[in-house]
Amino acid sequence: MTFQGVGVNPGRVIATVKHMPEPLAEPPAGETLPAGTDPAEAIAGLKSAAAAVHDELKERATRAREDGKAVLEATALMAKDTMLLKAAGKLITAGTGVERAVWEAADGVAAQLKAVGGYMAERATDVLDVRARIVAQLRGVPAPGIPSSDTPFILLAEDLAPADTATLDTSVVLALATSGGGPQSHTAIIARSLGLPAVVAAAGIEAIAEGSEVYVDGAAGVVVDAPGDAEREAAAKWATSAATLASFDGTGTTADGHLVPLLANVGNAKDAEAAAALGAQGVGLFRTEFCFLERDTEPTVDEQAAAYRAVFAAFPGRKVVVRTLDAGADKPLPFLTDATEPNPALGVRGYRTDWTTPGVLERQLSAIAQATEDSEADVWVMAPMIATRPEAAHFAGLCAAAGLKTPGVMVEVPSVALTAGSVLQEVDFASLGTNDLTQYAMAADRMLGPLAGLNDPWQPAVLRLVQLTVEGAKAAGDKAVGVCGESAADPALAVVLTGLGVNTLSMTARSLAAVGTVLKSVSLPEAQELAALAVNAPTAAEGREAVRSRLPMLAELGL
Ligand SMILES: C=C(OP(=O)(O)O)C(=O)O
Ligand SMILES: [Mg+2]
Repeated sequence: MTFQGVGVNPGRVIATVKHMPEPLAEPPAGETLPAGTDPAEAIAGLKSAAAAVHDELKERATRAREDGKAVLEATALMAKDTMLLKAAGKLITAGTGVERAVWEAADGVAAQLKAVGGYMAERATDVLDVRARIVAQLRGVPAPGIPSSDTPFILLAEDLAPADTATLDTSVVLALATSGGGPQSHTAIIARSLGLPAVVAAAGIEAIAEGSEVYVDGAAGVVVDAPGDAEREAAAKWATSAATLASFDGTGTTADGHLVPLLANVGNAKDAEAAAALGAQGVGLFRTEFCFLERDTEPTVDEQAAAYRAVFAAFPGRKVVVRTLDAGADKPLPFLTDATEPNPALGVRGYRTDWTTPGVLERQLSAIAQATEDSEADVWVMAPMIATRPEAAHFAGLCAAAGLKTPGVMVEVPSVALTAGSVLQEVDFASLGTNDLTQYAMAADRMLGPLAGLNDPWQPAVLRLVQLTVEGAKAAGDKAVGVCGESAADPALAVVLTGLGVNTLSMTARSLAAVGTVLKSVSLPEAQELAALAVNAPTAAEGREAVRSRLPMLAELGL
């Protein structure tokens, strides 16, 4: 049986599946020990569940790779933590149910660790992880989080939480398929950055039996239960194309020598170093939120400058485009955004937070300027969610006041694409954020699986907005236009964007080789012809198919 979803990262893999266990429900507040239960016996039951969790983690640590080993050993120790078990024991003796007791005790321990701060504060997450494992053990259900396994498997889930994706080990998880989520969701973005073949919005996959063999095609967006010869052949071919991609030299160009620098999207210094190692010609989108996330106060200018400097250091002599803070909607920040807004995607987000919390943006620009001073990178700065010309002018003014030379705007709101000729007179460049541009042009929340068909950058309306931006940029004095949305990572769409006249393409570093290899297989006039086909197509699907069928390199690479 074939399940159709949306492919978000190419790759063809066959393996057995494991389902993501259901998240563990919190034991009800006020839960008491069942009448007639001996508290001492209940405590003994808790201790043996904790010991089983300890032994399992310890055993997994003996088989884990170096970095995972230490984490598992530390978590295993938590399961034996006397503070946790004593506190839970006290609650049980006072009549609280066993599951509830360990739940509340862990809350207390986690709060104490957080209060100590530093290394100890980081252990608070381990306590909560261990608590969930102990409760799962008591209930006789699988432990929450990514299933552990000695053998590689394909992970099926409804969707993944950011914490799950952070612990995803790509040496064991070979591919990912979700029944929910959209192509612009954070699960999709993370799958791409890990280089993991992935399909999202594949309705019905929850019915696939645990342990059965499936085929995942992350380009076509299909999951096939009980694969046959055709799927086996396709999976084998994919394995050989990886070698061709490995030989890509890093220079973005068409076959006739039209240069289109291939840049990387990064979120921190580690990403930047990895991108440089994969041959990125610079950074087209430096998402600065990492420095602000999981904090309830604003980082100081010096803290920010140090973090930015570390990213710039990976690209001496190269362009690095910094995006100022994009808080709100899918990236809430407690000290900047209002969580009670009825429509956060249409709310105070991105550049607009400067209206409600003035000062944060100016301090961030000072930090960027400070980091630029002692760096060799060519630093450009752009604001997210700009909608009008006066906003662009205001942002350019703030950049000038901070001593930053190259201000730009992201084109994420259709109004800017429609008036690009005017807006771009105020700044030096534009960068198309096609993830948001698509959600706003199509009025389709990028996080929603059922709207994935609308939320597709191949939509002719979105491509028309790209074309209008390029035309406006020319009229405003040949301003540079890049693309930094996920669309640039789709090799066929990257050809179309090049044909539309975009100057640079920025993507997750893992996609550089595929995009560069396919781009090199066409001349600029061919790319322009393909662009016309896509813009004038009656539907996104027909445009995609028409373009893909004229790019034989895609099939050759199994993309
Ligand atoms: C690059 C973009 O920004 P983000 O995905 O961070 O919203 C975009 O919207 O295309
Ligand atoms: Mg965006």
